[in-house]
Amino acid sequence: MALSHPEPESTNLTTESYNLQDPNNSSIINLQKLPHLTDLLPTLKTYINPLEHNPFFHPSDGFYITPTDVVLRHVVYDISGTFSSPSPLLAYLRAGPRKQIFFDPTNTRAAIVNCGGLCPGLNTVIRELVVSLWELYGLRHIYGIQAGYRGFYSTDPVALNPKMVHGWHKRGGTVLHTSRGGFDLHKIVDAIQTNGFNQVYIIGGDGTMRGAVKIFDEIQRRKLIVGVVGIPKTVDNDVGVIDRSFGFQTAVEMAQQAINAAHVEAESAVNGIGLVKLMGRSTGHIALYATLSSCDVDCCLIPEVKFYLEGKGGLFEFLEHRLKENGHAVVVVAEGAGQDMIPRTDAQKEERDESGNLVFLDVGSWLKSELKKWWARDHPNELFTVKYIDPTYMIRAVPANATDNLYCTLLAHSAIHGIMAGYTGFVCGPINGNYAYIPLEEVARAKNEVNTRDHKWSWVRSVTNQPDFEKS
Ligand SMILES: Nc1ncnc2c1ncn2[C@@H]1O[C@H](COP(=O)(O)OP(=O)(O)O)[C@@H](O)[C@H]1O
Ligand SMILES: O=P(O)(O)OC[C@H]1O[C@](O)(COP(=O)(O)O)[C@@H](O)[C@@H]1O
Ligand SMILES: [Mg+2]
Repeated sequence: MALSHPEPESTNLTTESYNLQDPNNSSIINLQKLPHLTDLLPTLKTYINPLEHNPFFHPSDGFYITPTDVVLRHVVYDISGTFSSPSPLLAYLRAGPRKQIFFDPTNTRAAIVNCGGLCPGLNTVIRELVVSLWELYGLRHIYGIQAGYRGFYSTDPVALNPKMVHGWHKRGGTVLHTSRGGFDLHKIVDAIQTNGFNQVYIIGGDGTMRGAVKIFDEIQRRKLIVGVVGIPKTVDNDVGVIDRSFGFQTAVEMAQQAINAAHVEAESAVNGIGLVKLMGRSTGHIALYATLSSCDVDCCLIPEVKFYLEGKGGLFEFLEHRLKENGHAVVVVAEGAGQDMIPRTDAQKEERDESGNLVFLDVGSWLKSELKKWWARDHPNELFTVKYIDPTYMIRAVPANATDNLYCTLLAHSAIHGIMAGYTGFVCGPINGNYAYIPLEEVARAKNEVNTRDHKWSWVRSVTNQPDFEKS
């Protein structure tokens, strides 16, 4: 199916409608439009993409991405017409190099910042941004902003070049340092102006993206010709729209070591329970995927599913059966699960980190103590052991695995190509396996929670056979 000429502007200002030339000519695609630097300056000078003359690239037909190359948001449809499919079809611009660019590399100054919690792959993204800006587009003014948003106004930017970032992709953490809080909009945009940055690469999670929207809006308000791109990072995988965030797969892999150890400890005890707490502030993706890939987990507790301890259908009843049946059990709990059940003082109820995120109490320690109390009360004369493993920082303070490293590299390339092409206020990321450009605001609003009505959650329950915790 080829795309026909655009229809008149849709009433929704952020999308542009296209008719698909199918036999009925009835399907409509709504393309999510992106802000572009020419919105502010229609006469902005253009340049031929330097890849055109790069000896390693031989741009052939289809090499450059055009404004009508799109990625569809959804790929699964019921074509019987029995159930309503999303209509019109939502599409995003496909990521990749454009023939025309809007930056003169000699006058371009790029800033790279990362914010929020650590995540495997941060250094890979930074390294690849530096190397590719330098090698592919010929930039010579590339700067790292240290320790998150506050670094824009509290420390000097660090000049980066390919030699300096050599080997960073093999290192966990972030060489640029990161932090939470310190978001001072005016100071940040003042610093962008003072340093003459005209490209800003912002790597971070949901909080960072909300900040990036404000930075982008302020840049627009000041009519600055500055491209802003968000590169989604979070080990929790809670960023919406995109398939997954980088570092997530590495974290799931690392979690296996903790689950295996918990399993061995539990199996080797009489009535042994191995309890593992995994990251996941408000979403249980790591716990879910780690459970599915392990096959040794008896119960997976996530923030999206409320659970309870006592009575029919509760956790204790389930574990009692499991211990009788197998002599041991493994429980995986996401850090954000069960928070409403943990007793806390008024001060603890209000406690937030520097970014405004609620500070959680340790659900693992609490659960361990509740399990022990329960067993001592109901089975005072029987042996019982709970071994609690908290691998929290171990699963994210590691270098990215090969899959995540490749993913980070492609993200960096996508971000650079998009910004060079004049797009701004966008995020790059894979949608159904294809890299796309998504409006920053949409990503900042969207949240990727575990869909407990999806097959994946049913699969977890069928693997663990755990209760659904629906009180009858
Ligand atoms: N609503 C917001 N507006 C502006 N800045 C924000 C907002 N939420 C978070 N931030 C800033 O974004 C940065 C990272 O946020 P945080 O929640 O710690 O991590 P993450 O981006 O990984 O979710 C911090 O500097 C924080 O101050
Ligand atoms: O690094 P901190 O401040 O201890 O915070 C821990 C939190 O960071 C995370 O690892 C990642 O969260 P962000 O992606 O929002 O930074 C969460 O899983 C966890 O709750
Ligand atoms: Mg976050």
